[in-house]
Amino acid sequence: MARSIGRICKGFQRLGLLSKQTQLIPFTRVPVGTVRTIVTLPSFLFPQPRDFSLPNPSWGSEMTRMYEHYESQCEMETEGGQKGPWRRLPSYNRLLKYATVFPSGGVYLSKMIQSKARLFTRNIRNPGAAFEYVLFVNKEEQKCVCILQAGHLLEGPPGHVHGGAIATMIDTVTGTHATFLSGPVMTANLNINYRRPIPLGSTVLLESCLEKKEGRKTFITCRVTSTDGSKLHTETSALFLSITASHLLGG
Ligand SMILES: CCCCCCCCCC(=O)SCCNC(=O)CCNC(=O)[C@H](O)C(C)(C)COP(=O)(O)OP(=O)(O)OC[C@H]1O[C@@H](n2cnc3c(N)ncnc32)[C@H](O)[C@@H]1OP(=O)(O)O
Repeated sequence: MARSIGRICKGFQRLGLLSKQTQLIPFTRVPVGTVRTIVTLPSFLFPQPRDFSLPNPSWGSEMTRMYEHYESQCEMETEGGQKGPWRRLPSYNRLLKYATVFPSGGVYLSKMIQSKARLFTRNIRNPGAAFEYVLFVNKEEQKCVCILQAGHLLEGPPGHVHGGAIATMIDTVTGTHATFLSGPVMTANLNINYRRPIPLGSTVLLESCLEKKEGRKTFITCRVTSTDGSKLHTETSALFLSITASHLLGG
């Protein structure tokens, strides 16, 4: 079980949501008094997974412009020469590639299902067809911004984005933000008000803000707007509950 928990932590680390030192130490099995030998293997044996939050040719001019705006914020330094508060979060399609056990109604997933599991928002191969998005977090302001370009496979009402697809993105952004703020969490409640439809193919902003933290509860609000902020598409309040590894492992 310790190995499984370690692998789950590695999944979070890949997303930049947990620091390497603090979270893996309890699961590392190095006998006291031993010296660890590090063998360097050729990097082609361990190809880097694709980071889906980097620009690709399907991105339109507005998506690219907004990306460059926030990316330049990430590169800015404070007056004291320190790194600024903005950071881009990488995004992969296999969060739990390394988990060997995971509960599904109390039944452990088979190896076959594990090998096929993909993050819902990153599972369509054709770039630009569905969810094109990138998240940036601001540590100081405790907020998170997502730039979303909604592709043609997300249609609900004619020419506009499906409400479930919008909810999916809100859950993804607020869930990632809550994980960034509080560690592993699960969505307990999402309360969404749809104010104005989102045209298919358009680029919008999702802005997620910490409202408050109370014990295991993290309360987040999220607004979806046009990129210039003039049109409000949806407003959401969300509740996330912190969970332990035993919750994930069906304990
Ligand atoms: C790294 C991320 C990258 C990907 C991002 C994607 C993010 C996607 C996130 C998700 O979609 S998670 C999947 C959808 N969510 C679920 O499937 C959760 C299903 N529900 C549960 O597993 C449990 O109900 C839950 C963990 C949320 C809570 O169960 P617990 O047993 O831990 O809590 P409990 O029921 O004891 O309640 C604890 C407190 O929370 C309160 N609470 C629980 N559920 C609530 C609720 N729904 N609304 C309001 N309050 C709630 C409850 O009243 C209580 O308050 P008090 O402590 O003040 O008494």
